[in-house]
Amino acid sequence: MKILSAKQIYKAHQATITNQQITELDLLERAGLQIFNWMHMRMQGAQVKIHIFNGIGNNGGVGLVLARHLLEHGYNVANYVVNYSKKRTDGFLKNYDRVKKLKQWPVLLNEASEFPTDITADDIIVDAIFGIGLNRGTTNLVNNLFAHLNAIKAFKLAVDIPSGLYSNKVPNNLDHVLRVNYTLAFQSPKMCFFLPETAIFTEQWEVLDIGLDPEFMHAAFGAQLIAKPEVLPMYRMREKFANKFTYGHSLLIGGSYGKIGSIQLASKAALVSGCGMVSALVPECGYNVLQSSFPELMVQNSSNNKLLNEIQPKGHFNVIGIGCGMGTDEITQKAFESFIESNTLPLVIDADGLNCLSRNTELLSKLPEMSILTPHKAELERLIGSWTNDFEMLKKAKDFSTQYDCILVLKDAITITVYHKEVFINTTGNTALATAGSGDVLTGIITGLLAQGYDPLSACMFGVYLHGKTADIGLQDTGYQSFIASDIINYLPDAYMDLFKQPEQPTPAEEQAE
Ligand SMILES: NC(=O)C1=CN([C@@H]2O[C@H](COP(=O)(O)OP(=O)(O)OC[C@H]3O[C@@H](n4cnc5c(N)ncnc54)[C@H](OP(=O)(O)O)[C@@H]3O)[C@@H](O)[C@H]2O)[C@H](O)CC1
Ligand SMILES: [K+]
Repeated sequence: MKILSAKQIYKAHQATITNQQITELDLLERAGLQIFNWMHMRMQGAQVKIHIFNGIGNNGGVGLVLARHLLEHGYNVANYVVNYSKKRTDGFLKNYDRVKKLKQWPVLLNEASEFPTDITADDIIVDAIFGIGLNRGTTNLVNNLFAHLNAIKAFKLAVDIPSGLYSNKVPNNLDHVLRVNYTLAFQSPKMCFFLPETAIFTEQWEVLDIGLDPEFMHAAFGAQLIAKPEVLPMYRMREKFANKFTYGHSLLIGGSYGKIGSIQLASKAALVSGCGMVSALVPECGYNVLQSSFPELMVQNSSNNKLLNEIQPKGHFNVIGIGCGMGTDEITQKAFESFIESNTLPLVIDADGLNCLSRNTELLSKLPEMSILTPHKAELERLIGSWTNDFEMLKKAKDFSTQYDCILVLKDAITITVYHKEVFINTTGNTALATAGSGDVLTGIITGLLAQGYDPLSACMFGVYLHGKTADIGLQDTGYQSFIASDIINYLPDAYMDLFKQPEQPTPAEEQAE
């Protein structure tokens, strides 16, 4: 699924109107009807009070279509018009007239109006105040209304986008945004749903198909959501006549005194991801630990007991994952630098590997093409410098990826992979993954996939997807709190199996009951 900008969505409306020979009013009707159907299916006529706040643009127009259908079906509706501008769209005006014909006059809210005080926690608030047309800071009327509604615990449903958010930038004042429980977005989710500063304004979102021109949607360039349909074609079948050499040899380099566990996690994840053979290069203190606790692993060590003082792996490997638990001691920094100078193998660089790169940015141009860098927020900032908002962060990440021809896997609650101008947003995972060692496991999975022959971008998208899926599956057994990094590895087989699970079909008895 693609994420388009407001500008692209307006063009999609035009293409749809032209190619399907319909009017803008027809499109608003489709949008409002979709929301009505969504609510009607869930509410089945329940007399819960629904307070609909409509702006004076087309977002408000959709809200009024919804209000009309709800009223016609006997729902308990309170309808308001938030009069934030003298300029009204045709889509608003025509739908305003149609509602008035039902003898249901919406309440007009102006600067001087009292806001409704009869909204309870059991009611529903529909937010059709602003859509993607917001183009400047909101006025007092709107800000006060947002504050009033934010303080009420009713279930809030946003039409297309929570009012006060822009699809492609962060509002100057985040107090001037409505916080909603659910957003029903038309045709395309908005980028602001995925970036940490703005994602918090909607707990959940869903896309409603309003039949926008398929050719336009197909041709439009935008960030992509990565879910099962996107990763399934990436999956590489195992060959019948395969041996361990068929699926590559990964080398994980890192660890330091007290942090050998990071390499244990990363190398085990590489093996469980399906890699044929896995080796580790660690300081001497890690040798016995790894050899005795992980029999499938081959281990080499540097001469220093506590730190990697030289990085000169011996053997034939396909891919190297480097940095987990490595530390940034001067001695390790030097070893890392000379390793990068001489290395020609594909790289996955994480944690202290990234910190070593940030300390000597000249190394960046010496990385093999399409090297994979997996920073969390703080590591990213050390690499690309600070940013003032998430959209700027994304732009800087794209520029960085283009300049150094590397793939950035931006680890956060929602992990985003960036390659040049392309952006891929993962859809799996949950807060259970916010646990020590989670990043080490991801490095191992991506390294293991790369060694098996996945191309670098697929290795990132597929690896991030699987990593997240383990938490979605494991959660049912462990809960959020007790899911740990080793569980990501434990549930990796289930994440693979889940790729081929068909949605459950109703039994004949269930079908009859329907
Ligand atoms: N057009 C279609 O075919 C469809 C539209 N859909 C829905 O429509 C909205 C987008 O509607 P739009 O009218 O473009 O914009 P809004 O309703 O979000 O905003 C209305 C106008 O308000 C003005 N504006 C912007 N910012 C402010 C502000 N801070 N204070 C006051 N007024 C503001 C602006 O007009 P100006 O000319 O004054 O700049 C806006 O145009 C979309 O989100 C959908 O819900 C459906 O998708 C169906 C098809
Ligand atoms: K809205």
